[in-house]
Amino acid sequence: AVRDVQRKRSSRLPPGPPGLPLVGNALQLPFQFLWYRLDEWSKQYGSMYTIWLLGYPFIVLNSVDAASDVLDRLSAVTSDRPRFLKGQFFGTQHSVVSKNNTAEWRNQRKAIHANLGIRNISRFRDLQTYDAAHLALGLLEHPEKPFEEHIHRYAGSVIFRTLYGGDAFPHLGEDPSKIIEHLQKELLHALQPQNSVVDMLPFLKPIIERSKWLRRQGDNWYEKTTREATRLYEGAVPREGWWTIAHDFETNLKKYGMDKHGAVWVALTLYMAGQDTTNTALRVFALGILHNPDVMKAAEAQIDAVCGSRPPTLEDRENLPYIEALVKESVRWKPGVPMGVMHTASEDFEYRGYVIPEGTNFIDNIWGQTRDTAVYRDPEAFNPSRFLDASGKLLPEDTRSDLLGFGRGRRACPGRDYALSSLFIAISTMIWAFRFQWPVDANGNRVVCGVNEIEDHVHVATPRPFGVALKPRHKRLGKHLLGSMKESAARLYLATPQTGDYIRSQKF
Ligand code: HEM
Repeated sequence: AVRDVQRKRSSRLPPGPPGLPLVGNALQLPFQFLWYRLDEWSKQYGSMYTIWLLGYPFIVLNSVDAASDVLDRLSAVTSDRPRFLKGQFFGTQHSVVSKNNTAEWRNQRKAIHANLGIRNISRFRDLQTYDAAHLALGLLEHPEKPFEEHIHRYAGSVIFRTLYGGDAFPHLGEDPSKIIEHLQKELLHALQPQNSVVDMLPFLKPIIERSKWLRRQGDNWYEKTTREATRLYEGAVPREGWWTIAHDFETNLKKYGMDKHGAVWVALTLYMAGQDTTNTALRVFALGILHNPDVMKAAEAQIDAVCGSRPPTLEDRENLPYIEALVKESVRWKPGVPMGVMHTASEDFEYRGYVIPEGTNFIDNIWGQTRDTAVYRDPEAFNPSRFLDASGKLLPEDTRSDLLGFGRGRRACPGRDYALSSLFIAISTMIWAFRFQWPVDANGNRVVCGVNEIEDHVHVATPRPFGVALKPRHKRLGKHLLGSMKESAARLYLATPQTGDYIRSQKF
């Protein structure tokens, strides 16, 4: 306690809410929806303030300026990750998300970039277009299945096939992405601070390390997960001629400076990081247009003018700026990862007269930043036009604020451009295919989900499941969608002739 008081007194960190000796602010943090509390505190303590947890400082970055300065501009010294002890018992140090800014991490980022960088994602275009038409076909043919299940399958299928190959996830039956999602939820649940005694009371580490039964939970998870990830990786490489990411990693292990275990874990991490986030952004999109019919109509009008009676493709992207803006707004309005992923200082540095010591953690409060009125007028409104000029063209990208939902600096999401194209093609295809409406109950009343009905899924915040009534906007819609799937499959086939068997095995 004495050391704690001394540390705080001698600190030249930005001030923040007063806490108690030893525990600091720990008891003031809610178990859920922490991002709202952090945003509220910023009204009192400013856009950059410190909270203390058991003697450790966490700087909250709540405005676009502060986050951009600290995490983008000073990225060379703010790109490590915190070391959560319980996470290490679970083997999270094997994941690219948890590694510090080391040569190993940089190699893994290069390998990801070689596949998912903006110039390298074009090889997945036809796969994404195919899956988007497949999603719309599922929505048409299986209206009895909840909307959120359809988009969940799409988000899983598209990233799964990009990584490991295989057929599009079927509309019915068990959702194949549930296994990994289940493992991920188990991990996130175990690592919540309130479930992690060792992170709340780090002096327990030596006892816990020696206590086999306490470690067993982590070891079991790590073994189960590595087994499943290896099965997927090995299953992908020799079987499919399709140039999956797993195939690319395996072929280029040496070039990327990775070993097989590293590649297995990078692929798994891409799956875990990409599935639920894409799924959430699609839910946010649907919630946004259902509450804003004017936005839906503007989107329909642009798609109809450009595509007419054929489904959109990714080649249409530059002619559909309103849809591009709609995607950006879906990532901004209710950010799926509301507090980003924590960064940590790798050395001491000074900023705005404060002295920030090595080891300080930063909470990138994306939620607060997307409500920064210095940047976003009327931030609670779902308004894609904020990204357009008066003539409807996309404004030049403001790199500090346009896509801040994907994090910042050297750690910024490496799946960003791939995610944006998965979102673009799914959103444009659904808008082309259907008029979105609220369902009505037996009394003829609309069954509405409120804009603030968000659930806290530990790292991801998502609107609660809600019903959507979809009205087809084209005659013979199913035939058009099947046609689009056939075209994309044929293009995939031409682009990668060695994949003949795989493509021929696709069912239309
Ligand atoms: C709408 C979709 C997505 C959102 C909102 C999102 C958001 C984020 C955020 C906030 C971070 C933390 C960045 C930071 O530390 O500053 C992150 C990291 C990451 N994301 Fe995404 N992401 C999305 C989709 C994807 C996809 C599709 C992939 C892979 C295919 C992916 C892979 C990753 C990885 C590997 C990291 C860790 C990077 C590192 O620590 O070096 N994400 N993402």
